[in-house]
Amino acid sequence: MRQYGLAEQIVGHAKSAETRDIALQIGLCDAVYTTAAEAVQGADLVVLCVPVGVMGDIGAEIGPHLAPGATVTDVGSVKGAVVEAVAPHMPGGVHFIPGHPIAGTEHSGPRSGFATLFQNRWWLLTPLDGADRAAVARLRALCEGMGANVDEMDVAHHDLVLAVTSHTPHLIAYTMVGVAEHMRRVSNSEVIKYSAGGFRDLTRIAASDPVMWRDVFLTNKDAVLDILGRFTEELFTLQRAIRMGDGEHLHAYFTRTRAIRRGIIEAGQDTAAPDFGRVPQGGEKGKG
Ligand SMILES: NC(=O)c1ccc[n+]([C@@H]2O[C@H](COP(=O)([O-])OP(=O)(O)OC[C@H]3O[C@@H](n4cnc5c(N)ncnc54)[C@H](O)[C@@H]3O)[C@@H](O)[C@H]2O)c1
Ligand SMILES: O=C(O)C(=O)C[C@]1(C(=O)O)C=C[C@@H](O)C=C1
Repeated sequence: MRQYGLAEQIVGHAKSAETRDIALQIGLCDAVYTTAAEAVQGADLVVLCVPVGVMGDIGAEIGPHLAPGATVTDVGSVKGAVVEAVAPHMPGGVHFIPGHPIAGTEHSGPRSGFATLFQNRWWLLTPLDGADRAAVARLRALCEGMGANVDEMDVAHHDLVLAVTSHTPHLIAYTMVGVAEHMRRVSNSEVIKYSAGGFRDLTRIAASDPVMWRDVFLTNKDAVLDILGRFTEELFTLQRAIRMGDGEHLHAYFTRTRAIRRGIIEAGQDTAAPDFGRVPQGGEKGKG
């Protein structure tokens, strides 16, 4: 926001003193506060950026301190659970508009943000019934001001779509890296040492923050279990084709999946790659 001149003053709260100090040092915030309640006082816009499982606690803390007419949004990866936990704490006259930028890396902490993160990435807003359209338009303009493409979506639909495109793929990555870890004990580290590109990509995903992802799976349980069930069925058909030597099935399947990848690239949605190789700065793993 600072880079694009979108806010007059940016203040922050984080629960650890170390995170607050870093946020000040690197110029993310003009001021930091030890409580969320103090940080939100007089703010036009409040952005909740905590793990999904604690959004409700923060909502309860800030509710009584929000300025009339303020907009509250969040960046949580799951929307249904956030709405359920936060909306009851929002006073009348405050615009609560849940959101989710589909952009991120496996890194956490205040040093992991960078101003181009949202360029040409989707930012989904899930306004609730009766949302104030002028407030939604202001939030949309803010996201677009950081280079994002904004779409609006129903909360439940968001959670199903993200279960397919983000949550279940993360679970698969975690599982495959877990399998390799187990095999390592059998094969004297060779599995890790000789890991090829595909596995290396999975290890990047599987290095994502454990608290964030624990909360995603606990709060988007139904959609993830639905997609996981479908995944398992597909896996069994492929397993059977391999056992039966059914090359035709495998070839036809992989031809279809290749077309999906090409479709994503043609649609200009393969924009995350440039930052994947970026070297994290010191202290990046430190959590607030
Ligand atoms: N990392 C990504 O790729 C990504 C992308 C899109 C959305 N998100 C969502 O953004 C949110 C934040 O993720 P992040 O990657 O910025 O994580 P982060 O670890 O960088 O920041 C999380 C912050 O939450 C604070 N926090 C944790 N527990 C808390 C508690 N009990 N009370 C008060 N504060 C607490 C931490 O101190 C930290 O400052 C999550 O809801 C996540 O689902 C993440
Ligand atoms: O590239 C990554 O590191 C990510 O996993 C980012 C990613 C995603 O799955 O696309 C992860 C979770 C968020 O909710 C949004 C973005």
